[in-house]
Amino acid sequence: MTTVRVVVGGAVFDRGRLLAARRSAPPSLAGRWELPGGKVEDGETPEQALERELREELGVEVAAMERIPGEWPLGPGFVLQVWTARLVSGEPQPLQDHDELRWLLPA
Ligand SMILES: Nc1nc2c([nH]c(=O)n2[C@H]2C[C@H](O)[C@@H](COP(=O)(O)OP(=O)(O)OP(=O)(O)O)O2)c(=O)[nH]1
Repeated sequence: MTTVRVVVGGAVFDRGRLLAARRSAPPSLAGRWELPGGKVEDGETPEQALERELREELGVEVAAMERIPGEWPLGPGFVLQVWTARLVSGEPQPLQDHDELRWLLPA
């Protein structure tokens, strides 16, 4: 049986703004904007993985809130699931895997 690994992406909200992150790695994805996150490791819940990834990559504490229904296929063997998350503390910095961050506002 093949296992599908889950990548969790965070729709991080703070004061009505949504966070977008531009990848700097790997080269095939560099320059593309995404919801930041990463792979769920063995023994972790998606919520724990999201909170860990955003601590590592952006230096912030977030609280995962609710899963957005559905999932999106990525490369072979991976799917993306998205959770809303609330910024608890810190200002996001592109520490790892990203070179630019933007807070999006309604047009
Ligand atoms: N976070 C995130 N990843 C995405 C999105 N779309 C998309 O194709 N991906 C891909 C990019 C990566 O290949 C993979 C996420 O893995 P990652 O490299 O950020 O995860 P990680 O920190 O656990 O990485 P690793 O060091 O274990 O390789 O999913 C998206 O919207 N958000």
